[in-house]
Amino acid sequence: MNRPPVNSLNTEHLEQLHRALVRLENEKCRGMILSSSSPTVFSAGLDIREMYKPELEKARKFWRTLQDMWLKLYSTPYPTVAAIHGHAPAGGCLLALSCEYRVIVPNVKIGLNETQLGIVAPQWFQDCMRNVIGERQAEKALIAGHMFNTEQALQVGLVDEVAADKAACIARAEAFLASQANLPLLARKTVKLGFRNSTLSRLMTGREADTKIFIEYIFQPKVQKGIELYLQSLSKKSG
Ligand SMILES: CCCCCCCCCCCC/C=C/CC(=O)SCCNC(=O)CCNC(=O)[C@H](O)C(C)(C)COP(=O)(O)OP(=O)(O)OC[C@H]1O[C@@H](n2cnc3c(N)ncnc32)[C@H](O)[C@@H]1OP(=O)(O)O
Repeated sequence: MNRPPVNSLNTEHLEQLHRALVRLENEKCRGMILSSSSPTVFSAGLDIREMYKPELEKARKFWRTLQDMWLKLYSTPYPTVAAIHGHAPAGGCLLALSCEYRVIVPNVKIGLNETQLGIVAPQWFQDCMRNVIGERQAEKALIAGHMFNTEQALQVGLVDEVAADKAACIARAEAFLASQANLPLLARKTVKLGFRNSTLSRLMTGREADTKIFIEYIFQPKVQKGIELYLQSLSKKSG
């Protein structure tokens, strides 16, 4: 990902990611490392400006593009690793959770923090967390909107490994891909999709309903007010 300053996910960036995933699949890619050009941020999650006073059709397109990108990422036939050498809140955490393996560096925060922002992580975000860390830990983390530090993320199983720095993180991600290289492709892909099928189907069969929930939710005046205040707090911080 290379969308400075924080790889926030707007419609255009989501489309780029989706196109890249389609191309990798068409080219029979043998593995992907999802990483960031930023030295300190993996991805800041959804671009909050896409949800602030949006036009209805643009908001719908934004959400559908996010769904498209995620459905592709979660179901790739090739192995995927997230090299998390920077913070990964909310949608950034979703990207990492959607890969098959996660390597993180020290001093990083990762989690589905939506509750803390006064918004709600959609069901499929929640499902991804549950699939990785289990029901009990996911429920606790989601209710609190908890951001895990590196050590906590490793302890709870949110990530698989800690590496010292970005170079080591990429090297460990490559090692994971190498460990998968000799597995029969069809068998590997079939097992992966078997594990992920119920989560994928839940969104695929409920896409329109999910979009409707998103639209109705973000167009509420009190939610808009919350988004406005959050945007102000973010830009005050950097100003
Ligand atoms: C189960 C049933 C459910 C029913 C209801 C469901 C309904 C659906 C509801 C809606 C769902 C919404 C889902 C949302 C998921 C998301 O992903 S929301 C996004 C959450 N992201 C964050 O909270 C991260 C915010 N950012 C940060 O914490 C920090 O920026 C950082 C730690 C990532 C990086 O810090 P630092 O390096 O210090 O950079 P900053 O100075 O903070 O930021 C630089 C610059 O970027 C802007 N920015 C940061 N994050 C975002 C973002 N996410 N979107 C847009 N812009 C962002 C920030 O304002 C600064 O801009 P300026 O320089 O001031 O212009």
